[in-house]
Amino acid sequence: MLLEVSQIQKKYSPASSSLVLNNISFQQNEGQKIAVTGSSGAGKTTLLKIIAGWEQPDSGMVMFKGEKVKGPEEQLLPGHKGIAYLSQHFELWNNYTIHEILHYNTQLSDKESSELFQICRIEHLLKRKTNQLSGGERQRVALARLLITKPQLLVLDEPFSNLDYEHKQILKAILSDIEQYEKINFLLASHDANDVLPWADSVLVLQKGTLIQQATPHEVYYYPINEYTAALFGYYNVLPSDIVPAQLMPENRKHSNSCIIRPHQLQISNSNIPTSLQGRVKEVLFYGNFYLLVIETTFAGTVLVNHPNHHVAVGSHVNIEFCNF
Ligand SMILES: Nc1ncnc2c1ncn2[C@@H]1O[C@H](COP(=O)(O)OP(=O)(O)OP(=O)(O)O)[C@@H](O)[C@H]1O
Repeated sequence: MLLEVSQIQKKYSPASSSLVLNNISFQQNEGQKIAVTGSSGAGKTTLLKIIAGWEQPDSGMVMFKGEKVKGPEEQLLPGHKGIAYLSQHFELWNNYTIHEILHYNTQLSDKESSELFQICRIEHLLKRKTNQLSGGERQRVALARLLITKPQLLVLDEPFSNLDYEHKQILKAILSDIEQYEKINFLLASHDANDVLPWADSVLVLQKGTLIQQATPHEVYYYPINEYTAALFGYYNVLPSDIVPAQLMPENRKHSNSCIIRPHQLQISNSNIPTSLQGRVKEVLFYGNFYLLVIETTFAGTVLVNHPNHHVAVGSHVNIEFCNF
């Protein structure tokens, strides 16, 4: 077992009645990529900081490779040598060159360093000073700075949140290279479905400090535990269970009255034969590779349906059917 998080509780203000983290427990196996997601203020950063030893939990324990991760109140220098934490608000020393920053206290040989700098796409930046870098470059240097300590677990807090598309793709390629060459384990917090779903082996969903679902990306996307989780991963509909085909119902919620269905699981019927779901098209919204139809239905309120083209007129009456899966 790489990481074992047991019954973590945290509140920042002793007077406050609400917990920032409420009894969080989960485990991470060697090689498993875990993403922590949740809306703003759900407790992602606090959880990551506690795991990395940068924040003190009120109770509970973090074990890393069988050893307790001590909080800042239990040791002089915060952090754990096997765990590297890249904060959203990382800092780089001012007035030093990148070369100086990355060679201070390094545990790497020259060959290893040069490989790492290549992986992090920063070889061309070594002579510059920290104030001569873009945001994306600063982040890659901060990442390399963590990796020279040879951590076994890299904890990344919203690493993509301030990057444009191009720099996001660069960082994703870097993380994939690091995973292959350095054999590092990852724990990542993000509120963006596009960062979480294609990347993670397991997704932890936090809602107001409580871990409400831990499952594969496929499960959290298609079988979210509640509407909050559904909304984290994109548009959704809540439909009465009696009109939803059995194969689309989550196994453990067969008796529930409603079911979450994604817009691409529905389509407009080509035939005039009435289906169990009918309505009037209210809006046709362009999303690049598809159109989103907003349809006012008779029985299920507003229903969203993906459509490949705009050949559906606003105001027209349509029959909605479930796609074949
Ligand atoms: N140092 C602190 N002192 C007091 N309250 C704090 C502190 N840090 C965080 N909080 C509060 O704890 C809660 C959880 O914050 P946290 O930063 O862990 O959430 P988050 O899910 O990472 O949010 P975001 O996605 O916006 O970064 C929030 O209500 C926040 O206001």
